[in-house]
Amino acid sequence: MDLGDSGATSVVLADWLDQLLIFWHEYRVVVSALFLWFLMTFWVQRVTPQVPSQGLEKPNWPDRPERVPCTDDQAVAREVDLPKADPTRKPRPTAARVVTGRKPAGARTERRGVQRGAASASSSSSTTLQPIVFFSSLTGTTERLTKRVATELEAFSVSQPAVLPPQVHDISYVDLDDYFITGPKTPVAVPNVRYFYLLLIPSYDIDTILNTFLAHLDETHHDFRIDTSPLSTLAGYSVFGIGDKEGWPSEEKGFCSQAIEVDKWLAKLTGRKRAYPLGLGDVKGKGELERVLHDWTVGVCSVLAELKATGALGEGVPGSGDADESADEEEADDGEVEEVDFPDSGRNKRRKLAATTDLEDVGGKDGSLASPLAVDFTTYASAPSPAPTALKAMVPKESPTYTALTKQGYTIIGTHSGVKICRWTKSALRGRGSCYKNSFYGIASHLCMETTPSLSCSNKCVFCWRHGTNPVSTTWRWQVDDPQAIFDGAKEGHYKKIKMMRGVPGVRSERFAEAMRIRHCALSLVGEPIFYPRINEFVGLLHSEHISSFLVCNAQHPQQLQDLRRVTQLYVSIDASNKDSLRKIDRPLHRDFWERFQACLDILRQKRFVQRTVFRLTLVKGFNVEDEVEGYAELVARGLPCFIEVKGVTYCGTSVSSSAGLTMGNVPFYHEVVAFVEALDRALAKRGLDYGLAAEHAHSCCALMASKRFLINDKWHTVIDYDRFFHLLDQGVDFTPEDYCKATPEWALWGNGGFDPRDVRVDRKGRPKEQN
Ligand SMILES: Cc1cc2nc3c(=O)[nH]c(=O)nc-3n(C[C@H](O)[C@H](O)[C@H](O)COP(=O)(O)O)c2cc1C
Ligand code: SF4
Repeated sequence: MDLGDSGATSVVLADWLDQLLIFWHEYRVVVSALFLWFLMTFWVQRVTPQVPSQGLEKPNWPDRPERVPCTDDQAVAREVDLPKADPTRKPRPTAARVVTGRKPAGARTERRGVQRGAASASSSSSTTLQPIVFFSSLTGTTERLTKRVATELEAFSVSQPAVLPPQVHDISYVDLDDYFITGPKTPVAVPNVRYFYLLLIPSYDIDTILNTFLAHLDETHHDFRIDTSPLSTLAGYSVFGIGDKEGWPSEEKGFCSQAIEVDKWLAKLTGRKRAYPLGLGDVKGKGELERVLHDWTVGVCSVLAELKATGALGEGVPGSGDADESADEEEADDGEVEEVDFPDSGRNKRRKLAATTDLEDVGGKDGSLASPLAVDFTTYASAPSPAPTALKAMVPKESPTYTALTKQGYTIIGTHSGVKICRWTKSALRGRGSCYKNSFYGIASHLCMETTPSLSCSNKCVFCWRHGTNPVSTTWRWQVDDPQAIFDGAKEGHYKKIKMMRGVPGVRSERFAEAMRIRHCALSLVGEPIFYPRINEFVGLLHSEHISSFLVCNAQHPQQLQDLRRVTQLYVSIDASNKDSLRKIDRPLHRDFWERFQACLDILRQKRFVQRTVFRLTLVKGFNVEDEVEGYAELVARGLPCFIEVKGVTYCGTSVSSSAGLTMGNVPFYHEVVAFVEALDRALAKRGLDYGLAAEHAHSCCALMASKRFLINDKWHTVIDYDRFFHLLDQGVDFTPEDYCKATPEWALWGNGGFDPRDVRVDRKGRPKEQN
């Protein structure tokens, strides 16, 4: 049959359909599955957000808002935002560095550059310069010359409205703290004013107020609580010295020696802001003195004009010094030894280091010295060790550590102990207030000796006083000094320093007499007192002379803590509430530091009915405060201490703290400490723990919480009855902390500030200051 063209097409079509049908029957399962897979993939693509290509990848965190410059108010608001309610918040990063400690010379040079830049940036037409002229005069010459300088500066200020007329102060009458710690303290903040110090200094090789002034500068520079360049806020400074070339013909022979010293200290304290070179004038120079002084004043005025114009001590300004010169000066500072026997920071006491044996080398890295036998500190009591043949001194006299510590005012006793009088002892001697121990426990600071039988420690806390100089170790690997020798040496060193206060203006004779009998010993200076293998004997010696013992340990040596016999008050430093935080802040050497820490809390818990136990919390903003209240409450629940001392950290401004990221921004204000203790109080109450806010010492940013065991007849009893303590101890009977406590004085109770009314806070004119 002929189907023609159309017929053929139909047949072909029918054939295709046939084949398609056969194909479908054979593969319909596979085809359906593929179709379904395609549909699913399409749907998934529609509901899932697009993943960008690698190069354009966005971070996972939410978009940050545009950065806006932070105003002062906002910064303050951020700082006072303590403690936070949100427990999920991460510890915030440390605040921007506002002050720094010692740096390697290179870094310092760089910083100066930055400061100059910053200063330039801050210069504005609204800024004014306030010159302040300080002088000292015994026979009137310097006072007369100061008047001339003031008159010239006054005339200059008329032609330069941005420079204010000078203020003039006699160093003998000002409170040095008001001007030479962090720049002038003004009753109200004066915006847009920068201060410029001019100092006219005669020289005397006898004991005068200038010795006290120099000692103050020296102390400020070495005070661990203060930044090493606290006067860097000044716009600049310059010194003019007045001396007598007839009697003291050259600088080597003492001509203008004290002005030279003042100039050096100010260079350090201001961070090298010598704006015009040191001027030196000879009283016997027949008219020369006035001319030299006039030239110096004119030079200073030109610097003031330059400062006003540029806001900075420019490189080209005479006297500003180039980087090389300043670096040399810093190196000299680092390399030289200054013996700083308070109050005389003697002028001729610098000497080059005879040897530079590093403590780390003691033990014979090179094999020349017999290796000391390392005693595992955690086991020394139970594991008798073979007698070592040649154990070395922990702090040998010729070591840089020894130098650094004596420079900081320590007296080193024997080979591993130290004693130092603290600023509160000096303050108490002058009737200007004691430290918090007086308010909380009845210890007047002038009766207290601060010492340590071990300058070594097993932590490297970011806020440590030790300026990063002391040896650190987990084992005692040095010779062990006799406890009696340490005790005698500590008393001798302490009394010597007290005697040096004899000539200091304002020292009260009755307190000076009282201070010649030590009543208390704080074993908390630096280092770890229970590191000393014969600590029990040492404490026994203290008690034998009825000297109370406060011992602070770093919660890293449970065995030694367990073995420790009774002390008057036993402290454990609680520097963080969790493992991570503790690692960051204490930087412990022990790998099992957290387990050790917890074991120490358990030991403290066991001892709480035998002796007074204390948790000492040091608050470091940005490290261990935010979000940690609940954690601290847990630790309290574990250790059940009799007392909880909460203290704001004091900034020591060292390279150690700086390298750990610690700055002044990490120091909490007192109201922040108060907010913290109130939050801790609530957290403890929530857990049914019977504690309360007992006392405070606002002065030193310190608050005391106490177990209600010491709330007797509705009155806090945080003070120690020392006579009773020694009576019970001498009788050899068992007793509890409640057996030797006394009522806390009204003025020390929580809410009353804590300043002892028997002391007086005075201003520079000796008038009582408002008390808080
Ligand atoms: C006891 C005494 C000690 C002195 N010692 C020094 C000295 O060590 N170096 C120096 O350059 N001048 C020394 N002088 C000189 C004074 O510094 C000089 O007379 C100065 O002008 C005194 O200043 P004033 O009158 O403001 O007190 C001394 C003077 C006296 C009376
Ligand atoms: S425990 Fe004390 S001595 Fe040791 S590093 Fe810390 S603050 Fe310094």
